[in-house]
Amino acid sequence: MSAFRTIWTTEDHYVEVIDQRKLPHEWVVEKLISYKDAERAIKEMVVRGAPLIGATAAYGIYLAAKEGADLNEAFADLRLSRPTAVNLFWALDRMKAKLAGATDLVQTAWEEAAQIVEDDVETCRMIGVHGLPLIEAISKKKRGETVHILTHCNAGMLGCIEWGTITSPIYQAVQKGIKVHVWVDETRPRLQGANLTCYELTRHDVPHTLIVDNQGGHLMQHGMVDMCIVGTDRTTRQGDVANKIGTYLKALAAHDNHIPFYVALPSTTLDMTIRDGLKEIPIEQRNQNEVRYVVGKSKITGQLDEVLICPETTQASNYGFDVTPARLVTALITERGVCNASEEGLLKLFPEYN
Ligand SMILES: CSC[C@H]1O[C@H](OP(=O)(O)O)[C@H](O)[C@@H]1O
Repeated sequence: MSAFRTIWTTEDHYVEVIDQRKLPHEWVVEKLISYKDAERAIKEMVVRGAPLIGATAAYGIYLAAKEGADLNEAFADLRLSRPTAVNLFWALDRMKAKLAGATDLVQTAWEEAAQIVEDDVETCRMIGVHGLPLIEAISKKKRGETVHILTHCNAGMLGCIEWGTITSPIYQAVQKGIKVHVWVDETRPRLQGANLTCYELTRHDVPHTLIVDNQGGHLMQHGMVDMCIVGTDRTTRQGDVANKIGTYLKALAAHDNHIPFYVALPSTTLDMTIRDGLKEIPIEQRNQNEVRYVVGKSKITGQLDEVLICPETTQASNYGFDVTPARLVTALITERGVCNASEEGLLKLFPEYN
């Protein structure tokens, strides 16, 4: 589907990723040689997005095996790289299970990490297959007029491997000739919407408009949004959804304006061990300077730069995620189909969690 992937292996059997901190202005590839490189890439958001974090951690375990590092230490360090996206822990648990009893740790880790990547590609493609009818239905209702979709942060291919989660139904709608337009929340403070979603929608020729995070409610009040689709970093057994900070506010506005609010959810982002997302999902707090400074391309030098947007002495709070309660979620779009944001809805599609 896409001209590029977000993580790949090299001829000398190492791993390369795109430094997403530099997009959309610079295409910088970072080579991961050691598991500490993978850990740092996750921590510093060289790579980000729940599924890609999981894939990077999986290859981090491969790199640990390749370099002869202490695997227990590597698992422990990678588990601490970021707390909210459950894919990280899912991927590490999958690698640990696969390596248990393996004779050739390096080869086994290499193959399992590669399989995690391929599985995500197919999972995201299927999210598109199941999400497409939702867009189609609105298009038909609008007699072919443009379907306006609002999204928050980046849950596109750059948060995954190819298709992306929220972008998969959008890309498949465009491929089918359905007219769509995407309102892209810039998504302060790291601007994943402005930097990443706009970048990939541009590359895929998807009409879109960048908006400040606070504009979404106004657009919804004035009938300019037909549906919202967002990603998730962790969804609980009862359908509570952790996603980038600000998602909850969009869900409130959508609910108030009777606009469908969908969550694109790969099952690798399910945490069926917890119910109450507000009480049980760990919310990452990141460095306050991500709020105090903005990174962008200087009009003067044309180089990437960061500028202070508040007084030197002003402190900032920087919660990375919030939790949208299931009651505000219209439905979950998964690789096995669309279901209600509830335990009953999830168990219909994923009975193995009974
Ligand atoms: C399919 S990506 C899911 C999720 O990850 C993003 O967070 P971050 O950029 O901090 O890793 C965002 O919450 C996306 O919706």
